[in-house]
Amino acid sequence: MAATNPSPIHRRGLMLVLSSPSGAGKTTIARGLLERDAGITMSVSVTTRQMRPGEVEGLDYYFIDQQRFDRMAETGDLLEHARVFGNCYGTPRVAVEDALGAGRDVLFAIDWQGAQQLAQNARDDLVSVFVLPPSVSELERRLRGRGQDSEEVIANRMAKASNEISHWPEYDYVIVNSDVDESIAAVEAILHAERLRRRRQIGLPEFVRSIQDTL
Ligand SMILES: Nc1nc2c(ncn2[C@@H]2O[C@H](COP(=O)(O)OP(=O)(O)O)[C@@H](O)[C@H]2O)c(=O)[nH]1
Ligand SMILES: Nc1ncnc2c1ncn2[C@@H]1O[C@H](COP(=O)(O)OP(=O)(O)O)[C@@H](O)[C@H]1O
Repeated sequence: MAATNPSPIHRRGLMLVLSSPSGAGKTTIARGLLERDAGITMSVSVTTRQMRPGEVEGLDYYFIDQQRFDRMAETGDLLEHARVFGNCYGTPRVAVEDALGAGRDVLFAIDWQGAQQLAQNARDDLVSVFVLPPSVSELERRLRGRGQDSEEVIANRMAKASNEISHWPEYDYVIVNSDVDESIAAVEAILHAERLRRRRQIGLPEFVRSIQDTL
């Protein structure tokens, strides 16, 4: 069989952000997408919040103390950071830059403040998806069903849901997470389409010219 030429078109990596009120399902959708798509890497955030039962250091978060967090923020080691539900969260810069530099896409499950900061610095590389719950009662059921937070924590998250949801118009895409498989498929479709954006295809003008030159 004849060897095929390597594609002359390369792709610029993109940053795919998922935001939602707590419990709507962004972590579940992110995990599903990571299983199905080998080209995307999860950005693992640092946080000062306590580890939940079942969470894994370095997989769900890097759990760090306030002093270390403040130092990372001061020295520019965080691409964005914010205070959410009384704790600090941030995106380590190096891991994201390394992944993008290696031609990979990066997935973020962060809040609206983080999405705004990424948009300020790299709007062209950002694709943002807001995940809504199908109803308020289902949101509460999911928060409770996760079985990892106290009543006080759940009440606090429900109280903050309205504020998080108010940012939905700032996002490129909005999905209602009713059926989890459908939601994962929807985000997968967004990712596939966004990869084909003209500006992300490096070498496209040269490729088209080479075709035109031989016509
Ligand atoms: N800005 C920002 N928000 C984050 C980051 N990591 C997590 N968050 C947000 O912090 C909030 C609380 O996250 P978490 O404590 O894991 O609770 P969960 O969303 O209910 O699973 C969620 O809205 C996350 O999207 C981050 O690195 N930066
Ligand atoms: N479409 C869905 N239908 C039913 N349960 C869901 C769905 N999506 C997520 N869940 C469940 O809801 C809970 C909260 O989901 P999670 O992904 O942790 O939310 P978030 O990361 O937005 O806080 C988890 O127990 C998860 O299994």
